[in-house]
Amino acid sequence: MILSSARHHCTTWLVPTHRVPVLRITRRFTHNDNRDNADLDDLREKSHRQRKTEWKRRQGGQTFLDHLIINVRGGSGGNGCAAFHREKFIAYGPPSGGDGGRGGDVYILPTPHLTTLSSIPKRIRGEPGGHGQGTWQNGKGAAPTIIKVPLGTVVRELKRDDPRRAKDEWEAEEESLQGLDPSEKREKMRANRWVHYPRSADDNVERDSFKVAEQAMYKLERERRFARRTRLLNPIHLDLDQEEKLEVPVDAPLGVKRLEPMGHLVASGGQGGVGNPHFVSTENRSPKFATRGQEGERITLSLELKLLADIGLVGLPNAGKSTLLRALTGGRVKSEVASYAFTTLNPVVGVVRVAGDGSYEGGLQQGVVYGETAMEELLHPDQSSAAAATEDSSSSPDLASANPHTVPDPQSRADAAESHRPGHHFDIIENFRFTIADNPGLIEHASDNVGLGHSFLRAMERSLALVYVIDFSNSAPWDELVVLRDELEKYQPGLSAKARMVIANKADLLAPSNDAHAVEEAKQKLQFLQDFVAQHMVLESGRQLDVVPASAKFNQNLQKIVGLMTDYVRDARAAQ
Ligand SMILES: Nc1nc2c(ncn2[C@@H]2O[C@H](COP(=O)(O)OP(=O)(O)OP(=O)(O)O)[C@@H](O)[C@H]2O)c(=O)[nH]1
Ligand SMILES: [Mg+2]
Repeated sequence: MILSSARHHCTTWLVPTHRVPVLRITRRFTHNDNRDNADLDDLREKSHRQRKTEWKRRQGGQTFLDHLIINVRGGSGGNGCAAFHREKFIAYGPPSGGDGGRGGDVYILPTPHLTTLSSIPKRIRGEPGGHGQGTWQNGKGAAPTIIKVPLGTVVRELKRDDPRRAKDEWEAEEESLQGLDPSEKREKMRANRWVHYPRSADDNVERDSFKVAEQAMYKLERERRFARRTRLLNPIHLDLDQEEKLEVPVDAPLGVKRLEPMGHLVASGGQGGVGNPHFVSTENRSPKFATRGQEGERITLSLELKLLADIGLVGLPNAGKSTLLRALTGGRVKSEVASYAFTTLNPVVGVVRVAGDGSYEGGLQQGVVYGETAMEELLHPDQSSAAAATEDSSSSPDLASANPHTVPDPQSRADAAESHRPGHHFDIIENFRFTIADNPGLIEHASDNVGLGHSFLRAMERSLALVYVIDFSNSAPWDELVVLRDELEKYQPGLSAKARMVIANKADLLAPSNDAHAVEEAKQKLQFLQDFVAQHMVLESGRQLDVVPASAKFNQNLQKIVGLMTDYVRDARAAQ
């Protein structure tokens, strides 16, 4: 901090009070301390994450970086040049000032290599064109600037009445002229538009030919301004969910270069100024003035990233959405799992890979338990964060008895599990894949920015299907469904019509296989849930939601879920 002040030639080294480094006073633990070191680390990690969660909740979910406002300016054109040709034996050569180059245009291009908007600068300026020079040398046109944004970004130009919009080029000039008297204004505007041959400025402005040229320039400017205003009636609105490819035609001659796609033009660069030869007339054979380059267009764009996941998981905090995502993807996705609310702060997308026989990648390893991530990292620091504890499968509760939907494991799946050790290449047997998004928890009144708000649902708008995840071990899990449906509707009327399935998660907690009474109770609870869904959650189209009990943690009955999800995605893709 002090160094940076010094770099800015600050004579007194002042350190802003809010930047004074805070010394962390941590309690030292001795060997006598009865706490285990591992527990301690766990505690520290948890408290750090919980502080982060609290901070995020205080922001009302406003920090989720899927929305960005950027100011874009096209590059300004290069100035024209006022010069006269000089040559041996030609004392007074003709006007020879070159024109300025065109300012660089700014394009926006979707790319699959980006997943976040965070790398995009908030102010983007196109490159300026080169100035014209003597001996008829024109300035160089500037190269275009390409803003790369992730696939799935929606670009909107902010309207004129939007307070977040930056001033356009004319408004900026008007502001700079405020408070000046008319003659000062005229002079400043002239200085912004004209280049004069040395020591001839005063003489130029008196000449009729200059006055005519100035009138013509203001007329053109008014036309440009009118055209710009008319364009604002149709502000830019781009939905960039397709990658752009410029295919070279098959019959193109050899040596034709493969052109890179540029994307969509959002702000054009200014025209270059013109050199003094353009002002030659019968009255004035040696004009001593040229024009400056025009400024590039200035616009304010709002970028909004909609994640393109085929399936979106919607549930209250702690329902087990993140655990489910990890289980379905075989632990490849690093979505945080912990036992407190709002563990997941931003949507996380994972890919579910399905083989020809319906088995999925996460289901190949038997007896895997997807516990809490911080604990797993402590227990298996050498493994990746996707590490999952493997337990004896007989100790994990068996859902089959309580579950009418259980699909018996096909023999082929067991074979696949044997023939493909962890770390195998699923690619050999994969024949279908879809993406699934784990969302932060949604709670009642999320629409009033309670909890993490519901701005993250923007990412779900274009999912092919939504899936409710509820904690089946709660006393009245059906109430959760009503809350979730209402919040979806409050966010966007009609969004809940995308729901296809209810996953009654944590079913393992109610039906330990050795307790017949508990199994019977679980069956009744499941029946009640199914009846409730059939009566109260019917969609307008008359479609019923599927209800599937499962245990994400113990990887049980997920085969059925993957099968149904595959059907939804296949149907929806076919209907598109
Ligand atoms: N017994 C049991 N526990 C589960 C199951 N699924 C998740 N859990 C536990 O429930 C707690 C919450 O799980 P998460 O996956 O973080 O829940 P979440 O819905 O992502 O929660 P938020 O991110 O806070 O919205 C963790 O302690 C999990 O270990 C399950 O099927 N059975
Ligand atoms: Mg989560």
